[in-house]
Amino acid sequence: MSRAADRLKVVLNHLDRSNGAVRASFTSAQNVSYHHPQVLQYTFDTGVLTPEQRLAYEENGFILIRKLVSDQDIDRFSKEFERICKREVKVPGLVVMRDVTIAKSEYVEGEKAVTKLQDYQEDLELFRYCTLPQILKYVECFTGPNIMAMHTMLINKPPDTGKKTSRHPMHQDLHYFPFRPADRIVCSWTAMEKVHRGNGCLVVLPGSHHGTLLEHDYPEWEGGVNKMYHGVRNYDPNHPRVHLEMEKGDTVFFHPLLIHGSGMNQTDGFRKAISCHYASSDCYYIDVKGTTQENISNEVKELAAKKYGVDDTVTFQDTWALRGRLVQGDRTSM
Ligand SMILES: CCCC(=O)SCCNC(=O)CCNC(=O)[C@H](O)C(C)(C)COP(=O)(O)OP(=O)(O)OC[C@H]1O[C@@H](n2cnc3c(N)ncnc32)[C@H](O)[C@@H]1OP(=O)(O)O
Ligand SMILES: Nc1ncnc2c1ncn2[C@@H]1O[C@H](COP(=O)(O)OP(=O)(O)OP(=O)(O)O)[C@@H](O)[C@H]1O
Ligand SMILES: O=C(O)CCC(=O)C(=O)O
Ligand SMILES: [Fe+2]
Ligand SMILES: [Mg+2]
Repeated sequence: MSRAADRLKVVLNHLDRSNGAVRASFTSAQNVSYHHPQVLQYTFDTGVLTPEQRLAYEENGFILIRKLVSDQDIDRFSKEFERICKREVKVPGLVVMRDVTIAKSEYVEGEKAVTKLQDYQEDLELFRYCTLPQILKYVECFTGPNIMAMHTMLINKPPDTGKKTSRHPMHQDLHYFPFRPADRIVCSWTAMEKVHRGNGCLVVLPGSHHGTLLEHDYPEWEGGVNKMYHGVRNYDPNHPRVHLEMEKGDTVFFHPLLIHGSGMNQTDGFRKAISCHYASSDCYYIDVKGTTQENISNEVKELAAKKYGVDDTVTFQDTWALRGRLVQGDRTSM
């Protein structure tokens, strides 16, 4: 067990669990023999997470809540996804992505080819996911009370075509985000059906959120890589990996520095998940020029230029401010 984990255990022993007065007991913990005043840096006490859950997130960088979203809601999201694929609805700003090998193939048409929807914030039905009270209740533990939905995705991992392009390389989501602080950002990812090793569940490196943002680039995969699927350049292959097997409605909340990816889909079904990245509206934008994030920001700007014909007066930050939506509290800064 790491020293940080040991320190946390000490604090846990001092928490008054009978009345849940977590903050008050910090003071007493510090009075005893504490050197590091900011013991729980990743979570807030809102009465939602138990002390054990808070410690788990601090230590691991993720927390899995079983059955958080109802079957009825998920079925509604699936239906809406189908309508979008069949082009029965047109959603402004929506990015429809196809698997790189399928996109190059002449044979596959329509819904089967869609691997991911991105930026569904203008679709009222899908965006309901980002406003579900039971999700926001947890999100608030990480972001605080002012909450923006910054990035929305519905992932429809296709059966692998044999080129392994259905994999998502190991990465940190913060690579894509020009805002900080990282600790006030969280991803909520909900399984829309049973996800397991066979259909490419999430794979996480627990505790990796304690590190810094690493250099990302396209992995050197023979079969090709999807557009913008950057991976961590050098991650420790010996770091323990956890496969997050989940049932329909199970939801994982994870830190934007947590290294994660997903394996190949070896089944013949499409593996569906819906997700939203939230940030505190008190976050601020940063300039990524000269940082490891410059490569992705250039790709995004190039795409925006092609797609919307915008020039470089539109910054990487602007593309985020335009997509972000307030879902709770006040829009203070973002
Ligand atoms: C925390 C966040 C983590 C992440 O978001 S990681 C994933 C980030 N992914 C994205 O941001 C999605 C980016 N994708 C897109 O913007 C679009 O899907 C993309 C790639 C521009 C294609 O869109 P469209 O132009 O509408 O599609 P199209 O069918 O007309 O294809 C145009 C050219 O692009 C190619 N293409 C399509 N899907 C691709 C893919 N998945 N990977 C690589 N290349 C792809 C396609 O073959 C075509 O190429 P060509 O012009 O024929 O040479
Ligand atoms: N060469 C690689 N570079 C970067 N990431 C990789 C590489 N190979 C696999 N990954 C990533 O590692 C994670 C696990 O991939 P993998 O396909 O091995 O999953 P798995 O099938 O669940 O594991 P296993 O093969 O051990 O059963 C995925 O995120 C995958 O994209
Ligand atoms: O659903 C998955 O396979 C993971 C997607 C992911 O991590 C991402 O798009 O950032
Ligand atoms: Fe991710
Ligand atoms: Mg493997």
